[in-house]
Amino acid sequence: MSESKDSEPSSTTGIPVGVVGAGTMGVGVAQCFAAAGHPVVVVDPHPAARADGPERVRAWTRAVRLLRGADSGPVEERLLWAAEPAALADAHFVVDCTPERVPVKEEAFRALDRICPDDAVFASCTSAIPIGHLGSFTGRPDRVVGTHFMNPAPLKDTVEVATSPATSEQTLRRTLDVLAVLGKQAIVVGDGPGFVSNRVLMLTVNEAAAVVEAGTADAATVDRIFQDCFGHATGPLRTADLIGLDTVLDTLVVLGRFTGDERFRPTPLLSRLVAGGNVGRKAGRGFHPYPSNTSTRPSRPAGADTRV
Ligand SMILES: NC(=O)c1ccc[n+]([C@@H]2O[C@H](COP(=O)([O-])OP(=O)(O)OC[C@H]3O[C@@H](n4cnc5c(N)ncnc54)[C@H](O)[C@@H]3O)[C@@H](O)[C@H]2O)c1
Repeated sequence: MSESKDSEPSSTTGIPVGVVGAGTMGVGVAQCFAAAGHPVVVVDPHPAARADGPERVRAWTRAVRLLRGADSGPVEERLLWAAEPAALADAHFVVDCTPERVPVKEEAFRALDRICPDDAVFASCTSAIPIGHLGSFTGRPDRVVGTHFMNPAPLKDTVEVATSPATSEQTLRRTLDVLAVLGKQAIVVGDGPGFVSNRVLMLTVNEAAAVVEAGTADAATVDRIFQDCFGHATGPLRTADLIGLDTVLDTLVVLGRFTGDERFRPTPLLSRLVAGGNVGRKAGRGFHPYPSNTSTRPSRPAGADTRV
């Protein structure tokens, strides 16, 4: 890792934070920062995402209070919702939660580099895009780091932190300090497509879908094997439904692109489910049905389907 010589803010507590993308992860990550006392600007160009955002943050705050007994004060008052990245001009720590599409993230990082203060750190929630690749679209690759929050971010205490060879020690230190303020512990890994978690998990999900497609077992049985035999909490296909099958599909495409490995070619069943709008829990149906968990908000606006 290279060492940056610029001066650093003396404290990470309460620094203005930006979150780019108000989807499944962005809302959860924004709630984590606001609950820890940070003023947060959340940027999403899509009006539906901004309209739903405050209620989804409230729901997470209620869930955290109920499950953990934590009272985080006026969480919603610390959040500002914006359509344009220009609103991030004062953000000193920004978390990218845009879709897992390479061109979308490249453009987002270019914009952040133009807009944010020189000392700002750019952290990406990307599931699979190498951090070095994202850093190369900025003039500050030493200040770009991976913060792969887990879903749902307000209830998951561990973050996979990925550093590229260009990420400075100071950036890593600041990132670990910020995560500590959120009450998150970090597991630090090197760079590479999918890092550790998704390089392994996505192959498992893809193979689990192939097993269903082949008729060897249905989705419930596949998950039960993982739950009852291996002690997994939910199994690979319920995990995929929680992530969002659109995001799983995008992540497989990214992994295929950056590894060149045919094993990441999405199973046709997965592609069919996404094409049919059955993208998992957020749509009320994926590999499994979620009748009481339906959402009318599409996971992603129509027309945003620019695959890598
Ligand atoms: N879903 C998961 O379980 C999970 C877990 C860990 C990491 N991730 C990663 O987090 C990132 C976000 O995933 P998600 O599941 O929240 O996706 P999502 O599709 O639910 O949300 C993406 C949001 O980004 C917005 N968006 C689109 N283009 C944008 C732009 N140019 N600028 C700002 N916002 C824009 C969309 O309107 C949408 O609200 C991805 O990189 C994904 O791989 C997802």
